[in-house]
Amino acid sequence: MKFVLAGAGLRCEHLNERVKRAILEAEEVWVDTYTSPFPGGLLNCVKGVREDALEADRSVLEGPFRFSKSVTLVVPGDPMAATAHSALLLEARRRGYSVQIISNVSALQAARSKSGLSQYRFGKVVTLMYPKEGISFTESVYNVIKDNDSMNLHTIVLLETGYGRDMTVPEAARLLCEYEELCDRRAIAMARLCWDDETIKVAKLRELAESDLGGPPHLLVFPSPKLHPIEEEFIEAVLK
Ligand SMILES: C[S@@+](CC[C@H](N)C(=O)[O-])C[C@H]1O[C@@H](n2cnc3c(N)ncnc32)[C@H](O)[C@@H]1O
Repeated sequence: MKFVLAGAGLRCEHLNERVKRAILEAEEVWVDTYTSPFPGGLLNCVKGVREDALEADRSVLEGPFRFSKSVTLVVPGDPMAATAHSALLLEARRRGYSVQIISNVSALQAARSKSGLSQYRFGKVVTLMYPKEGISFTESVYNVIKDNDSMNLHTIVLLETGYGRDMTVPEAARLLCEYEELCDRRAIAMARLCWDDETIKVAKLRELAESDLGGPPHLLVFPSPKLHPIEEEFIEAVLK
């Protein structure tokens, strides 16, 4: 039996021939509608290839293993860019499945690419979560940015998504502005990368807190403290 994790990329047109074949050949097809938003909905996109595709929400992705047939699980972006999928793949392997990963473009890769920053100089990635029960998660993001800064590496900050509660850049900027030093810092705001209405804006975090970048998904890139002249020129000439 086969367990295929297939990356859908960031829009329906990214569904390549290999992914389509894996969708058509599986006994059962599941579609991850939880880990990242997709233009027009990933379920609709996959149903265009196979009508009986099933929705995999959080309970399917993170709950007890419920597959018993040859399965293709279609995931937004690249299937290994979110930890839930590696855990599923390992569990399938333990249960005797032969496993396959079909790579595709991820939001992380699109962000690295479209920032114009050197792809060799990105540090640890972090996700900003909404405060929960009065606990703020800004400190862990601040610490990752500072750690990356100390090695002169760029930082990607992903924003919490799921349950129709998708954090936007202005919301994130307001939370992170708790740190004056971050508030005065330049960041690259990226909204709906690779969608038809992709929006990229470079500004100080304080200005991004008041900006309107449209609907989610959004993320932020903090360029490292010292940029190469080509990186600086790209930001000024292309992104601004
Ligand atoms: C877990 S990550 C993405 C994982 C996905 N498997 C991938 O490879 O793209 C989800 C986060 O990425 C960001 N994101 C996803 N798609 C995006 C897009 N098209 N434009 C900007 N940010 C995006 C959002 O911050 C979202 O909360």
